[in-house]
Amino acid sequence: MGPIVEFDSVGLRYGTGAEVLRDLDCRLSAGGFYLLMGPSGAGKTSLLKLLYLAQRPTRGRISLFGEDLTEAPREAMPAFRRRIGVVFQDFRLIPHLSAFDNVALPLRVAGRRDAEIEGPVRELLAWVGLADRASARPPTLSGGEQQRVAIARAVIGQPELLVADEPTGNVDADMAARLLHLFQELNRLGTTIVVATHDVGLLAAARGAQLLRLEQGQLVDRTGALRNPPARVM
Ligand SMILES: Nc1ncnc2c1ncn2[C@@H]1O[C@H](COP(=O)(O)OP(=O)(O)OP(=O)(O)O)[C@@H](O)[C@H]1O
Repeated sequence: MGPIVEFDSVGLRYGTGAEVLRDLDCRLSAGGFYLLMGPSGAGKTSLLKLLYLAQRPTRGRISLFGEDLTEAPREAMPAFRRRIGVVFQDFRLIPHLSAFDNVALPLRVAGRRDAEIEGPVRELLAWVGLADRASARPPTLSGGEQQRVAIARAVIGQPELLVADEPTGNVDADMAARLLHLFQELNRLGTTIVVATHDVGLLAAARGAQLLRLEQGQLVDRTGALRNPPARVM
């Protein structure tokens, strides 16, 4: 399959600061599973923000779904965003909505009827171990529970691209394995997945995933394992 994301000499700076991302050239294949790794501060969240369109690059060119974003008008952005599921590092759940309603939101926005929403939302909440917390509001949930609601909300609409920032940062190893399985199932159904993580357990378990390594704002290839598109994780 062709690329779903193309970065061409991409750079990003915040305000007048130094570039936090530099000379990014990479191509992510549609249907791929990518793990983005690198030390704290390397720029992983910033790279993900470019992918889910929360930031525009200050330099270079990004194409998404085969369309050059530098050419795309601002009005086109919401339509792009609807094709992307995002698990934010800080979850960003809607505090006054129940876990059920947070997860249901993308389906409601897509115009699905209540009868089509109930089953999938309950099933997904059960999968992430929250069947009995469906009516709880986010402020009453633990960090790990909120993270699982955020993941369920990001995957429920089967987006074309799923971008997840440290999605297993607040859960134990068993739950991390379960969440990885959920991402792999989604990937099997055709969603391209990009997960930023420090979790080496995830790296070991995500066989067939491809590794993107960021250091000090650049994609590096110290081991020679990274290619464009990057090599598979052994
Ligand atoms: N909104 C912002 N304004 C200014 N600088 C920022 C902003 N967001 C991030 N940075 C800077 O950009 C650099 C990369 O940060 P980023 O959050 O992308 O790294 P990261 O690899 O995701 O780190 P971590 O693993 O700790 O989450 C850091 O030096 C950070 O201070």
